[in-house]
Amino acid sequence: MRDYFIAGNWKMHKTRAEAADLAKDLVAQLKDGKHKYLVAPSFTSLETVGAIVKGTNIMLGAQNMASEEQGAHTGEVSVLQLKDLGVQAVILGHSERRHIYKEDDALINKKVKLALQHGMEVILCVGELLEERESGKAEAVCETQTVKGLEGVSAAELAKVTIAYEPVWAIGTGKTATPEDADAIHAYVRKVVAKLYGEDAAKKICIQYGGSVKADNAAQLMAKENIDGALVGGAALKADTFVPIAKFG
Ligand SMILES: O=C[C@H](O)COP(=O)(O)O
Repeated sequence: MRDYFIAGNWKMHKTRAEAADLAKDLVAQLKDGKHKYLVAPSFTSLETVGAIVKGTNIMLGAQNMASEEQGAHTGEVSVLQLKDLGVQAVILGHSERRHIYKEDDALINKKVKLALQHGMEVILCVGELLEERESGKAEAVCETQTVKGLEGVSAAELAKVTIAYEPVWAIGTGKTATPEDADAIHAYVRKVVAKLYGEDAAKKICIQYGGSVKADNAAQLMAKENIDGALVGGAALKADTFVPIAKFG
């Protein structure tokens, strides 16, 4: 079996006590899991969850970080602060950051490079809006977000990057891209990576799918040649719904 990477993005949910309960359940239920795992709680729960997942097969991830290392940036959280909490990876360019908080490719690229310089893994999210898909622009949008997001990232650093394809219209809506449609975009993104870094790097890069992944569609999605894992939102909020996805196969 391929090396699959399954990540749970808890978004703006859970108090520390709730996050701790879920983290404990996941540690217990995934200890014999065969894949690579990550949970990304809110900043406020990173320390609590970090203490629970430390030394287990579940990585600690953050959902975002500042584009600057430190300084007068009220309300932001820096890479140094995340590392201090034991954070190993960061989700960047999530569509909620792009569309609600208007983060553009240049800002996201700055964050990607900073995280990599500090040895963190990065999950770089790309994905098109519904109107972009309907007007035939899905590939072009994902290409631009991938190329611009990775600008200045070295081949060595790329080994620490996962790309998550998340069609915006499928996030939290219950609508999933068909495995075929998702695989086609994944294949396209892989081609883009090949153009930038060569075939070998493209073969190796992990491309997750995200957007209403559930226990009943996870296996079909990940059976596809180019889908190497999942970035799960809603279904990651309970062990009952996340564990079956995480243990697929
Ligand atoms: O980061 C996760 C994605 O936004 C997917 O969220 P969802 O599984 O609730 O659709």
